[in-house]
Amino acid sequence: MYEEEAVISARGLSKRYGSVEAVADVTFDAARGRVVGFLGPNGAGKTTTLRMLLGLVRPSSGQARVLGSPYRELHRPLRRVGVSVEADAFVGGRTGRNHLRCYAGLAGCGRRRVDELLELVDLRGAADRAVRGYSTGMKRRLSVATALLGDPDALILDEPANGLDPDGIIWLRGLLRDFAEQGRTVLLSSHLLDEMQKIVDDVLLVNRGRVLHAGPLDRLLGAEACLVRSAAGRQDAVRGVVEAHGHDRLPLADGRLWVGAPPREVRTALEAQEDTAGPVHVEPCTLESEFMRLTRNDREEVAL
Ligand SMILES: Nc1ncnc2c1ncn2[C@@H]1O[C@H](COP(=O)(O)OP(=O)(O)OP(=O)(O)O)[C@@H](O)[C@H]1O
Repeated sequence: MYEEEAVISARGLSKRYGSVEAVADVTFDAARGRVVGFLGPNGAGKTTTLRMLLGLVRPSSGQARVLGSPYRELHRPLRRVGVSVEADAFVGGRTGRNHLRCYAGLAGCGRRRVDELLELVDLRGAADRAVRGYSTGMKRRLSVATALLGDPDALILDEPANGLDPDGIIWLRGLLRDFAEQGRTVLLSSHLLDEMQKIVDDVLLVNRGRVLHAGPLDRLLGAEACLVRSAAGRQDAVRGVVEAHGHDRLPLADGRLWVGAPPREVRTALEAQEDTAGPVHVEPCTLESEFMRLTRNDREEVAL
């Protein structure tokens, strides 16, 4: 991430609720033209951080800036930053179209823009129904449409993919990629790691309020490491071979072994010991495996 191009940034951002350190010293930049995935286990501090970025929660210390200013100081904020943080919070009796028209007034745009967005998020057919009758996925689409109303330079979205069906997820991926390719910026939180691996350029990974990784996805996945899947009952033997080669290692919850060495090297070592280790499948690391490894490492003192 490039500080000089930062569109959304935090410096030493912290929030304490009594004895709970919800967010602790979070520093990152989301640059122009990037999709940044904000990831972390439940209770890691993502929503609190997003709320501080939007001026909805006062930080205990540190600073949050959007397009160079605190969010609350932005002139016509809906035209600068599109926001979806409480995607289910609608006035239930209002229709989708009327909901967008209300926000269009605030964003300073007209009815034509509302129609354009209803089309874009595929809600034209349901536009005149009350939002209380919308499915979860339809509410997400309406929330994304609301965020896009002012044609903003940046989007801040809290779990926008939740409740979307597979077609909806593919649609969201295309929409966010196009948005970033126009030189704009997206910061989105999600627990859908496979999907995030397809969408994001950068990863901000937090656990217990602290940053574990802030930077390109490529850098997170490009480390000299791999995953080893072995036959049932052979895990200890595989671990023994890896240990004998002096590589860092960590068992993941799904039975695979993370190994801190290049795949080819690990495959050669294990194939040479096939009598003991059995057949193995050596795979590249994924966002999910790095998430499991880094958050587990952070949670427990695991001896590598
Ligand atoms: N208003 C509050 N009062 C007290 N504690 C809070 C408050 N808001 C958040 N917390 C605590 O701060 C921590 C971080 O919560 P937060 O909602 O930011 O996590 P999250 O990463 O968004 O989690 P999830 O993935 O479950 O949505 C949690 O321990 C939570 O209980």
